[in-house]
Amino acid sequence: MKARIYIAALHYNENGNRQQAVTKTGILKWKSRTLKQKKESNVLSNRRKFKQPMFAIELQHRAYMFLSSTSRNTTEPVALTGSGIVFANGDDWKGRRRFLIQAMRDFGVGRSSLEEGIIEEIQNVADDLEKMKGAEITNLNEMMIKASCNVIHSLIFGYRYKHDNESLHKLIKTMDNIFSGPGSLSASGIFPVLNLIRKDFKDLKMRSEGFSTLKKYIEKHITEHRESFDPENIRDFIDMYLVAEKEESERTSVLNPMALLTSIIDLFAAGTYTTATTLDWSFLWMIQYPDVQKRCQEEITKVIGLGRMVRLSDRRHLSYTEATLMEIQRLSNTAIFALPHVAVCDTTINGFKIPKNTIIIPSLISAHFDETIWRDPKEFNPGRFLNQNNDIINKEYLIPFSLGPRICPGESLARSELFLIFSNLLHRFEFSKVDPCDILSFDGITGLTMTPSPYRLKADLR
Ligand code: HEM
Repeated sequence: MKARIYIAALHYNENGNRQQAVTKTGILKWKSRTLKQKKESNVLSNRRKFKQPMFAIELQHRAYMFLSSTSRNTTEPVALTGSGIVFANGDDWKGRRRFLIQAMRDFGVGRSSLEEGIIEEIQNVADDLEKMKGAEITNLNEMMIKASCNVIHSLIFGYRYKHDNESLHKLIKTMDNIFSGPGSLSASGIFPVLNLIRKDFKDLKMRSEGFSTLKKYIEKHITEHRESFDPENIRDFIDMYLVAEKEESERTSVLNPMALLTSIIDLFAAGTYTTATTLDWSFLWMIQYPDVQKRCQEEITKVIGLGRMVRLSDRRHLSYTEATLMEIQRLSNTAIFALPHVAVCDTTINGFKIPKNTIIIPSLISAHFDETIWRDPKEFNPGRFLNQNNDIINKEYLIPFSLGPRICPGESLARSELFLIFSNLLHRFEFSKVDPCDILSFDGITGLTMTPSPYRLKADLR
């Protein structure tokens, strides 16, 4: 097996000082390890299941010296660094990640309550679209952010907002102020000092204020949960955390009040914009390829009929629609890069020496566009994910959620949201360009996620 991974690497010395800027931007061919290679590396041999050494144990550590400028620009996030999940390491990370996965099982994926919640969001978005009565829509992204933010909100706090609720608007505005801006591979992401040279203090102030507003909002909910906590009625992520916190406190400090606060920030940051942006891309592709949209709609109508909504249990019968979503994720690359990893010991991968403390940012997009893996990789072709019987072929090189020990723990939740929202909206609406002559751009804008350039579309009831 081989896949091409481009890496951008920074190397820090033992004292944490940057030795060189980008030392390597190369193309590596990763091959599955031979038995001989496995024997040579004690560390790797413990992790047989990870096919790509890049994502194996040596690189499961998160590099938190190398935060995106988004986080570097305020003092608060730096203080919070390592206390949640995304930037934690070692036993703290393991314990909190395990807890999150358990909480998602209890309150999320596979639970009818989660599905009902997503269906409610679809209804909200559909109402918003219907109000437009086939007129030009330029804020689809905003509608999707409200929906995905509400899903995370209800998982964590146990309730959701109506889409026209002022508190939801404020929450999203606050998150926009914090998380929008250049991503980790922008010049100011690599050299945060540039922000100071540019004297972009207005931006810094906005982010700093955004963080304290978000912190207060979350703290208020945690306090309310502590006051109304009933061990017989566990309502959501926070309640589960309070139970675990009590059990854990005698043994370890993995789950503690600061970790709860930061984990919640992590979940909003990691789970809102990623899902919303992928949905935003989805409808851009659909108006560019009306024939694909029509085929999805025909499949959905054939399987579901007209009288009900698409459910998760319909997924296995909707292979063309599922394949279309896979192709959208391959080409859209909402997360172009995984988050920064760091080598915990000297290692050599396919001849490339990676010294201890080297920061590795795996490029997911390069795997998705590799012409040695995909035929005509730039072509939009959902059929590449279907076999002759029209069944889904799960291609291991489709890695929008990354790979290995740090793989996105929200994958199942995100995939459920993507499937339900995409298929139900296609079932109900016909999406099209406002003017058939509109030329759409597929050059994304890079930031925390890669978003589509602003576009307009129409949604008519089918
Ligand atoms: C389409 C939607 C999503 C995409 C494309 C996506 C993608 C990713 C990627 C590429 C990573 C980095 C993995 C690495 O460093 O190797 C990641 C990490 C993470 N994601 Fe997601 N994600 C999505 C949705 C979600 C959702 C809904 C949640 C919340 C429940 C979530 C929570 C997280 C967390 C907590 C991490 C850090 C994991 C760790 O450090 O162990 N993500 N995601």
